[in-house]
Amino acid sequence: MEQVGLNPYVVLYHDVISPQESAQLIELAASDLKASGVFQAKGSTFKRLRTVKARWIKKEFNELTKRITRRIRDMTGFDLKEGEKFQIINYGIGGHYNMHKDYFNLTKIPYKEVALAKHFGDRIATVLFYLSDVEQGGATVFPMSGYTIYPRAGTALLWYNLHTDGHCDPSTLHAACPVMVGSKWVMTEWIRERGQMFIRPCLKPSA
Ligand SMILES: O=C(O)CCC(=O)C(=O)O
Ligand SMILES: [Fe+2]
Repeated sequence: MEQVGLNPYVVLYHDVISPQESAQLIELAASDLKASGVFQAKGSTFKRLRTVKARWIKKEFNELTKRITRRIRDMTGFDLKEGEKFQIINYGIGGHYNMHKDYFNLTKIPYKEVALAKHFGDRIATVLFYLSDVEQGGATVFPMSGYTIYPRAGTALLWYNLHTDGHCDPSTLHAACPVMVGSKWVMTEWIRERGQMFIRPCLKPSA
């Protein structure tokens, strides 16, 4: 495990997915990729905020996805029962994801849209697996803290989107830089708040 920084908390886990596992996940997704949007209050859009293709895959899909689910639990300590499906994402040349935060901020989204988060809470943490190297470009960047993470197949990036008191942490703002040469494959797991109350107890922010 390698610490990228503490503010926000971002760490790397090296060699957590084998080349065979990455290849299997890519193959699985490649068979059914769709242009993917971004959650916005009025639903998904296909604006140029995010120019990627993606496939959602249930954690129980097969032995491999079940094994990776167990591995995320071992790595992070989080309970994944109420988490989201995995999303496998492919960025081609120029593929990128504009600056954004992964949390919804439940105090801000309109009541009607709350269903998305009502049962499972907000996205407490994100795990991003790099399934491929990228020849040039494609870094994940956190501009407020100056972190730059270059994709390396087999590595996973973890960060907390919320403070321990449950408030959103705006310093988790991040983006995926455009791929210049090559192709980028990642798999994301957005971990929800529900089920984590004893794992990451609610604490007052440190003064
Ligand atoms: O691909 C990346 O480097 C970042 C992806 C991301 O931020 C997301 O899927 O929420
Ligand atoms: Fe993100």
